[in-house]
Amino acid sequence: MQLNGHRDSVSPLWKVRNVCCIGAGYVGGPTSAVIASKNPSVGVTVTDINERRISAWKSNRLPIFEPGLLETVQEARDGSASRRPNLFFTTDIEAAIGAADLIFVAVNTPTKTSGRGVGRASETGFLESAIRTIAEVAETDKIIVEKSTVPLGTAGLIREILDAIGNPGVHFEVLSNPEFLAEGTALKDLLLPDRILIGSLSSPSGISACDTLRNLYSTWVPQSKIITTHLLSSELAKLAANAMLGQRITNVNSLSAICEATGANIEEVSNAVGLDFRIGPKMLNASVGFGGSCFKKDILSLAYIAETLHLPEIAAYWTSVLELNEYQKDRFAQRIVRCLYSTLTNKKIAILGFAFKKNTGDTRESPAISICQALLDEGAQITLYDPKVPKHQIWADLVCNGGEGTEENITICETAYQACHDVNAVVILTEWDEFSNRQPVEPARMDWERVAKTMRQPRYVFDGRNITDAVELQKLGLRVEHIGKSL
Ligand SMILES: NC(=O)c1ccc[n+]([C@@H]2O[C@H](COP(=O)([O-])OP(=O)(O)OC[C@H]3O[C@@H](n4cnc5c(N)ncnc54)[C@H](O)[C@@H]3O)[C@@H](O)[C@H]2O)c1
Ligand SMILES: O=c1ccn([C@@H]2O[C@H](COP(=O)(O)OP(=O)(O)O[C@H]3O[C@H](CO)[C@@H](O)[C@H](O)[C@H]3O)[C@@H](O)[C@H]2O)c(=O)[nH]1
Repeated sequence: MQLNGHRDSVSPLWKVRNVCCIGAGYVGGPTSAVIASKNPSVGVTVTDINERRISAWKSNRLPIFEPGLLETVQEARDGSASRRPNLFFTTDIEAAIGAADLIFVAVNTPTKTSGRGVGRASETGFLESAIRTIAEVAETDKIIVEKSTVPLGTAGLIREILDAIGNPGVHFEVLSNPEFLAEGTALKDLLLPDRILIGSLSSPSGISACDTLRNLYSTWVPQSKIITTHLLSSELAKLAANAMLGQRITNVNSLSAICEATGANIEEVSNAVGLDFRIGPKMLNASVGFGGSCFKKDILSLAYIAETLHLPEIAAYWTSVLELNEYQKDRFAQRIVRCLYSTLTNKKIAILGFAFKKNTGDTRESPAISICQALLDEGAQITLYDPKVPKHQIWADLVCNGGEGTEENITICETAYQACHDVNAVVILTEWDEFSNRQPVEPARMDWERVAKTMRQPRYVFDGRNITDAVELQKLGLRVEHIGKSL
């Protein structure tokens, strides 16, 4: 099989009039919106078992925050004088499947919470349930596209399920087409992808299905960026990309500890290292540790796969990346306690940022969760502000799920100023532009002088994202601790 470029189809291409996407989450929603916006003659129906999510997608208060998403959804969903609406949202999964020629499956694949591989393997139950529904409902031929991130070999299992319970008169083709978008930049990543990866069987009908999907992307992605591989390579490449990105951040974070112990500066080190063309400058920012729904889950999954293949050394190698990430979060929390004279009892601490990164309201695996828990555990009073995370989510993460938080020790604030009022320390946990004093753009910038005036001694700023200029903050009488720098 050719690894890149166009392979000649030996079977005719499928006619795609209707596309369905099962799963209306962070991947299914934005991906479907972009496909619909770039293919006005194709109907795209997004479906989900979660009624609240679907009704939010139909409104102008979308269920997720992503810069530029509302405009893209509105363009395709609501139509205009020059285009008919072609993006639809529904909970009628069976009807959406029945009408579709091509079906993306973008359901969640979280880490298993019980059974074999608990805490490590990815849960494919939601995916299997979606596939079973397709098998039961489909009366016409379908291309099924695995969009979710899955364990190696899942496409083969999907084919087995379809063979076992699907209508024998219906032909199914299964493709792997992993998604590489990052939250906060999802629209940009979808519109200008580094690559589109399509894995297929090398049979004539597999190649024909692959080319059919390629055509859907070709309306806006250059051919040179659409690469085709074997199904297994595609599934593994997705896990590998996330594992290597997480490992890269961990490399830098491990060096940040050496910097703090010696006086070297992690920004200078990252910059010098990243200028090597072979290494490159991206994903080299030291931080409180990586978060998000993907890196940890996918590295756990990769390590578990290695273990099941009797490769314990490989499993241990990837697991160590996660251990170091936990260490980085704990190291930061302990540094706060140490600087505040080894006790947080009766101390007030402002937390700026709760999302796992800027430009998203998502808190899945956010480092802020475990760092806040560690501070609460030491007796701190926390005042917390994030511009996009809903209050109920913070509550769920810190209080409801067996955490240390209570209504007495956590206050969720409407502004950064409210959160920072009368506190001993400010802790930056998400790199929102408004917390930076380096931002040249006025409206986004927080007035740190105003904050400094209302703080209590010892007036510490713990910047877990290195977004502040320490010299400027020190001029305001603040003591500053950055990641990977000893000032
Ligand atoms: N979040 C990201 O940035 C990102 C990026 C690339 C890949 N991925 C992968 O994409 C997949 C989806 O991730 P997400 O963040 O969009 O998840 P999500 O939890 O936001 O959305 C998944 C949706 O699928 C729905 N669902 C589950 N089972 C269903 C079923 N049987 N029928 C209909 N709907 C069903 C859920 O109700 C949910 O709304 C995961 O495998 C993830 O690893 C995520
Ligand atoms: O230099 C960096 C870059 C990121 N991070 C942190 O790493 C985490 C993940 O960030 P990022 O990768 O930007 O966001 P995700 O939305 O988790 O996207 C990752 O996970 C997705 C889900 O699989 C993939 O599709 C994307 O390609 C991959 O980047 C966040 O906590 C960031 O703050 C750092 O600490 N330092």
